[in-house]
Amino acid sequence: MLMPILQIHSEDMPAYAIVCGDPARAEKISRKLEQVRELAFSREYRTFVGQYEGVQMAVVSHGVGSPGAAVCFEELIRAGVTTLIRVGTAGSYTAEYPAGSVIVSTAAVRTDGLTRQLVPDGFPAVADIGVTQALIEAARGTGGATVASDAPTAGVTKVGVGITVTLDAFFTGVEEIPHRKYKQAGALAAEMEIAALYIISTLRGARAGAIVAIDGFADSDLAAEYDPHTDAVANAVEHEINTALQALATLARQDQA
Ligand SMILES: O=P(O)(O)O[C@H]1O[C@H](CO)[C@@H](O)[C@H]1O
Ligand SMILES: O=c1cc[nH]c(=O)[nH]1
Repeated sequence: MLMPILQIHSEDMPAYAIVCGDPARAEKISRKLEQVRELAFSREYRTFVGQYEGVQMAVVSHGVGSPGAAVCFEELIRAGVTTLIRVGTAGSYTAEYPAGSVIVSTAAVRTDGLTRQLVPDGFPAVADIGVTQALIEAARGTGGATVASDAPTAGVTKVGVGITVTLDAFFTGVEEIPHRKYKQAGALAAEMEIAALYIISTLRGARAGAIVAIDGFADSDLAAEYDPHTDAVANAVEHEINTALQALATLARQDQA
């Protein structure tokens, strides 16, 4: 069956998928796969399939923002994907995790508009516990610091685990973006799609997790300070890609056992 927006056929889709915002990041991840094929590049959605450690998986870009990403998650699940890991970037809420760190998201605050049109307000956006465990173990085993309080070292990615916030707005308007209260409540970072991924996966019976590379501080003036193109961020993105690939391969092996 052809998925009308992603322009992929369900017959070509494996059960495991990595999703990310940037089509260029999807291409970068695909270069780590064997027997890789590009299936489609439709709108912002670029889809590759290939093998990692013998496990057939897809890598798909979902663009920026929850409504567009939701279309991607829905069509992937309809096409037969049952396990999804988002490999994203996010702004940090804490000096403990500066640019160059990675954070595994256990749950997402729903400050987006999309999920309000899918489920009632109090319904939680939570990661799958098995996917999260696989991500944490892979993140700490592939070069990451082993405890969250470790001081960052050049070339070593610091690994945090906790709640992330999903926003719709990236640049500030005249309204205050609610960073302060979520930061005060203990959220670690802000990005733009994880709540949609968790809610849609829960609704459709798929399992999902997410890891983000920190590219600065979310509550700084992003119009002036946002720079996701530093060596520290590139190092963290490389780390989270390897982490997600490893986690999916582990999950696939567990599923087969
Ligand atoms: O790097 P990606 O995966 O796109 O994630 C983050 O970066 C984008 C904002 O620049 C948003 O999509 C946000 O969630
Ligand atoms: O949504 C995002 C993504 C990266 N960095 C941020 O500060 N916010």
